[in-house]
Amino acid sequence: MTVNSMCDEDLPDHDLAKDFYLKYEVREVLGKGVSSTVRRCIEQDTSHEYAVKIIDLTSEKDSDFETEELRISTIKEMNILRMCAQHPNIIELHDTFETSTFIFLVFELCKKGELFDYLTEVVTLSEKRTRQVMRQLLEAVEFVHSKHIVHRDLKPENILLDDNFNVKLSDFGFASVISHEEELTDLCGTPGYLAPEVLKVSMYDNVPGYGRPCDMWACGVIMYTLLVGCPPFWHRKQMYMLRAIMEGKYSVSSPEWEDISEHPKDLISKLLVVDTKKRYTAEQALAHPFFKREEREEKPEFFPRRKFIAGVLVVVAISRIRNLHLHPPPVALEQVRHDPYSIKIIRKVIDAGAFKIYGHWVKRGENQNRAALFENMPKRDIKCSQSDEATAPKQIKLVGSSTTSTPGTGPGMLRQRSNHALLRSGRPSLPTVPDD
Ligand SMILES: Nc1ncnc2c1ncn2[C@@H]1O[C@H](COP(=O)(O)OP(=O)(O)OP(=O)(O)O)[C@@H](O)[C@H]1O
Repeated sequence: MTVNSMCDEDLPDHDLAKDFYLKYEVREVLGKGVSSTVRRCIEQDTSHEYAVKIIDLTSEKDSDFETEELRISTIKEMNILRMCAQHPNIIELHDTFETSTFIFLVFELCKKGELFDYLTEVVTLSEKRTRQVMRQLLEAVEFVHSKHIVHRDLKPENILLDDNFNVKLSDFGFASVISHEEELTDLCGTPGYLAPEVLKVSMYDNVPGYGRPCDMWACGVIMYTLLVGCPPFWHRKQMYMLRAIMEGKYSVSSPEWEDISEHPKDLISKLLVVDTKKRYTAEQALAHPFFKREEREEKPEFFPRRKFIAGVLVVVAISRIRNLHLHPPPVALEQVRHDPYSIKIIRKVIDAGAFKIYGHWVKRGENQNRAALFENMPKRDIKCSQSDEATAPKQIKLVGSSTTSTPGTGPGMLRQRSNHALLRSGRPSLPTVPDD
C-alpha cells in the first residue's frame, strides 16, 4: 500500500498540492529536517525513484514574516541548486512545486544516505576510500566555487551517497553567491567545521570578511575526520575548541596517525591553514600528490617484468603475513596493562566493542570525545531554552541565519542542527587551549 492511499496526517493536503500528487506517488519517510520531511517518491510516468523534500512553510512559525522568510530562503536555495545543475557530484534538483504553505523539492535519490552515517558505521575510511570521497567532494567544491558560490556548511551530514557510493553534495541552505570582490560577514555554519576567518570576522573590528577559502578549511576537517574517525578540532568546552580553530592547532600524533602515510597528512596541512592566502584552493588540492596515486590506479599500464616481480613479492608477503598470523610477535604485558590502546589490534577491538555497545564512538582521544561530536541528535528549533543558554559559550549568542535577529524574539528564531550552532559575536576573548 502506498502512502498516497493511506491516511497520512503529515502529508500536505491532496487538493492543495494536486499538481505534485498527479505526478508523483509518495512513499516512506527517509529523514526529517527542521521544517521539512524527506520521503521517497516515484514519478508516475517514468517509474523513476526520487527523494522529495516537503517543506512546511508554516510549521512552528509564529508569524507570516517567518513563513515568508523561509519561502525566500528556500527559493534562494533552489536558484543556487539550479546554478549547480549537471555536476555529477552535486545533488540534482529534478522538479519543484509550490503551494501557499508547502514547497516540494524533488531530488535525485541517494539510497546510501549521508556520508556521516556511513562513517558512523565503518568508523574510519581507508586512504584509498578517502581519496575517492575527497576527490569527488573537491571536484564538487571546485565547480561550486567556479560559479561564485560559497557553500558554508560542508560536513559529512551534507554529503549524500548514491547507490555506487558516489558523493552528492547537498544542503545549500547557507550557500551564498558572491561577486568577485565581495566578502561575507555573517557567522553561520557548524562549530567544528568553522574556518578561523569566519570566527574572527564576528569577533574583531577591522578584519576582512571571508569567502571561498572557508569551504576549503571544512574540506580539511572532513578529510581528517574520514581518516581517523575523530575531528581535528574538538574540546568539551566550546570556547577552547574555537581557540584551537583560530590558532589552527590540531594534532596528527595520536596512534591512529601511525597507520597513515605522508601524502594525506600533507594535504590536510595545506587545507587547515589559518592564512587564507596560503590555504589550498580546490584546484590546488586536486593537484596534490595524494590524488596522483588514484590516477595511476585508474589507468594501469602493463609491464610484464614488473608484474612478475610484483607477483613474487605478493606471494612472499602473503606467506609472511600467514606466518605472522600463526606466530604473532610478542607484546609486552606491561604495554597491554598500561597502554592497550597503543596496540593496533587491541585498539581495533576496543573501538569496535565500544561502537557495538553504544552505537557510536566513545573513545576519548586528545581533547576529543567522539561520542559528543558524533551525537546526531534530531534536528530542532532553538528558541534559546534555558538549557541551551546554560551550555552555550557565555559570550557567544546562538542566533539564526538572519544576523539581525535575536534568539526567541521574532524573525530570528531560527534553527540549530544537532551540532549546528549559528554563532554571533559577543566579542569573546578566548582562553588558551590547555595542552592536555
Ligand atoms: N536526496 C536524498 N536522498 C536520500 N535521502 C535524503 C535525500 N535528501 C535528504 N535525505 C535524507 O533526509 C534527511 C533530512 O534531509 P533534510 O535536507 O531535510 O535535512 P537537513 O538539511 O539536515 O534539514 P534542514 O534543511 O531543515 O536543516 C537527511 O538527513 C537525509 O538522510
